[in-house]
Amino acid sequence: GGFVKTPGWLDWYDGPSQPHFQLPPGAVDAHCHVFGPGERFPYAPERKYTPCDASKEQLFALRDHLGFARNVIVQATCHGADNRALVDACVASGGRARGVATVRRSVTDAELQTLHSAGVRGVRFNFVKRLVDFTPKDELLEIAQRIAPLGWHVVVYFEAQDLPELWDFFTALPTTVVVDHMGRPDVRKPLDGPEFGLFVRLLREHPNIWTKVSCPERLSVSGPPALPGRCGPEQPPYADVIPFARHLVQTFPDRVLWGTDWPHPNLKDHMPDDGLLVDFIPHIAPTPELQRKLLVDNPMRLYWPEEC
Ligand SMILES: O=C(O)/C=C(\C=C(/O)C(=O)O)C(=O)O
Repeated sequence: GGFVKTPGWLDWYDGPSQPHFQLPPGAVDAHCHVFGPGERFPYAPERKYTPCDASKEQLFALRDHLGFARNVIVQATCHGADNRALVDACVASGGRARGVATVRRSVTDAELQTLHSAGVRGVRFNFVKRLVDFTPKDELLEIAQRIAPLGWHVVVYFEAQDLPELWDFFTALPTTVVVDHMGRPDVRKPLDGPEFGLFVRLLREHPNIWTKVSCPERLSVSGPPALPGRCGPEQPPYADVIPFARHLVQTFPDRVLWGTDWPHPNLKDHMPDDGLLVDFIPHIAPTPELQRKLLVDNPMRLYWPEEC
């Protein structure tokens, strides 16, 4: 107990607006977290930040408010390889939440089976240097080989400038690989430039690699609309991110996922209104078919294949 949130980190947006965009039935928020409560699910000693507590009840209330049917809850580095909060939320969801856990090479087969029974369907490898100190690739490859027989996949989070160095590791993984937040492109660089071009080449050359087209608030330089709630065709939110996300949705329509990233850890400048983030979706998935693939078909195929 007694965890104090990292000074300057913002709490999530209180009272998110009702989205204008009507989510399709069965929509999945495929990237979100639960944090703590710290006295029950302590934060990891090796963490680089301490978040505010963010409960499963608050996550499920947001799910219902926005109009999602299901969640994919992703382990964040503040909980390290202690997946208890994630497991608790997945079990409490009654089958409406799946999980992506963090494990170490010491994880036992019995522990993996327990995670699977709770609804875990993947592991997360984080390469963002401000979040983790070291990423022993031999350990991560060993973990990927151990979880492949479970039918799990690997979620990876990295920064665009590190893709060249990580390329061989990602393309050697024996599972489906899902990239968080488009590999964090620098949206000041051209859409058809070499940096984003390398990321597009990664997906074009490797059909087992998917991407989340989420977190415009982390990537945008133009930022949210000047006035809260003033958001429409004339002033889309996070306009500079739209071309990058839309290109990925239109080029790889069967390999994209979307998530709120609630409760948005490590944001200091502004905190997005989750209703506004949902209104971002039609700008990057402009047809009902693309919206259904992004929000329903793709996440269901990956996380609830037994229902497809
Ligand atoms: O929540 C996100 O996906 C983004 C962040 C944090 C983490 O992923 C994490 O701590 O595991 C971030 O960019 O700070």
